[in-house]
Amino acid sequence: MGEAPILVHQDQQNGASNGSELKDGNFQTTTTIGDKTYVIGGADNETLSSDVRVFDKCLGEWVNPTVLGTKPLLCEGHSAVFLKDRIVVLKKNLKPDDHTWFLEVDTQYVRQQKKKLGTEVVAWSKGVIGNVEKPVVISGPSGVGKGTLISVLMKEFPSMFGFSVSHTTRAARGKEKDGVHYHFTEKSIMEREIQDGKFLEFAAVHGNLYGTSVEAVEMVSDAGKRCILDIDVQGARSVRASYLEAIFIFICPPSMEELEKRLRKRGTETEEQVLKRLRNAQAEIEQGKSSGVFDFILYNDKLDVCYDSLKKLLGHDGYVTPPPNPAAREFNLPTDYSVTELNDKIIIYCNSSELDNMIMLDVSSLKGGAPGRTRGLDFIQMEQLHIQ
Ligand SMILES: Nc1nc2c(ncn2[C@@H]2O[C@H](COP(=O)(O)OP(=O)(O)O)[C@@H](O)[C@H]2O)c(=O)[nH]1
Ligand SMILES: Nc1ncnc2c1ncn2[C@@H]1O[C@H](COP(=O)(O)OP(=O)(O)O)[C@@H](O)[C@H]1O
Repeated sequence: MGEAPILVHQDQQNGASNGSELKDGNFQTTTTIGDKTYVIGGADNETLSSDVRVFDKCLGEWVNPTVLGTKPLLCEGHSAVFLKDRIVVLKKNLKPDDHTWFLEVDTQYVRQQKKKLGTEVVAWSKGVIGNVEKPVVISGPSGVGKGTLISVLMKEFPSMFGFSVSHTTRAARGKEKDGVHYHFTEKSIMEREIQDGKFLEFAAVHGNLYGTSVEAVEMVSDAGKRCILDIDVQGARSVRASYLEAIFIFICPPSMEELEKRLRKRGTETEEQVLKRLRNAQAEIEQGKSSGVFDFILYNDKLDVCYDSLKKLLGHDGYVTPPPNPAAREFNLPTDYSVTELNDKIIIYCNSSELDNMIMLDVSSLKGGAPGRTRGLDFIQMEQLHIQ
């Protein structure tokens, strides 16, 4: 305890103005930001782990922070560069979709979590090249037709849209499959995962717990699809307040009588559950119309009319653009390189003779972030820059 991290000195030896390099035989980097030094990886294991230790100069001691978010898998070494509120970690990894990671140290999310948990907090997110279309949040009272509209949309555009599979503590209905319609889970397990920061949002609805895991949304986006979330009004409000930029649509029934008719005709709930859902519906509709959370309100009277309006909103009423090619979101890094930061750009110098060039990583348009993915990365081969 109390010993200053040795690699600060080694950075200076490397001549790195910002960031730190892998030293032979030492699989950790250090980055000093103000009074804190972040040590990523560990000297005792021969690979990059997601281990992070912080040396607090003011306290004069090492702190083990709470580490949140999507953690990187092990790799053989990495470089680290500090941007204004996060550290970019470039793994020495030949996998084209797995080399860029972000360790957030002072972003809004990290500051919120520090306040909530009362500890030092850092949060990982995986860097992804390019962007995906904004996710779509669909809310509305039980029985209004959300599930029906979503399944028609996914059937018509299977390669464009993907469903965010929520977690719930309610029992599965007859035809519902675990992992497809919901992740059916136990309350104690879900509560622990919520504590661990694995959920983007959660809410108690009709007496059960429901929630969207960060992973549920990111898996759809990683597949290059636009994510659809079917969540209640409280959940929509939480997503609105989160880092996730989405489109919010509220579905209204033509009347309460029609809503009751649909709910009863569906026949999936007991009488008691139907009455509870109808009691909650009135408040949900009022909130949906007045909360300022929703960008659009659609009335689901005639299903085909409502579906056409939904498609129009999502820009799919005419020609359908093909989904982005997943290969366009991947980029190979050389095996041997060094890095430095310059005005929102990270310059990657290739050391190997067969790749005598530089790569520029543009981080000026980052979107999202911990605890999921940081999107909007752009890698540019410097040879291309000369031509332009
Ligand atoms: N906040 C939140 N609400 C959810 C989630 N998943 C489902 N819901 C909402 O929970 C409510 C009940 O869903 P469900 O039990 O499937 O019944 P249904 O709406 O009658 O089909 C609906 O309003 C859903 O939109 C979630 O992950 N988070
Ligand atoms: N526009 C509509 N007109 C008549 N019935 C509808 C319409 N939309 C949906 N339904 C029916 O209403 C019931 C409830 O729809 P569902 O999609 O399960 O609602 P939610 O997911 O909002 O709870 C289902 O039996 C469905 O077939």
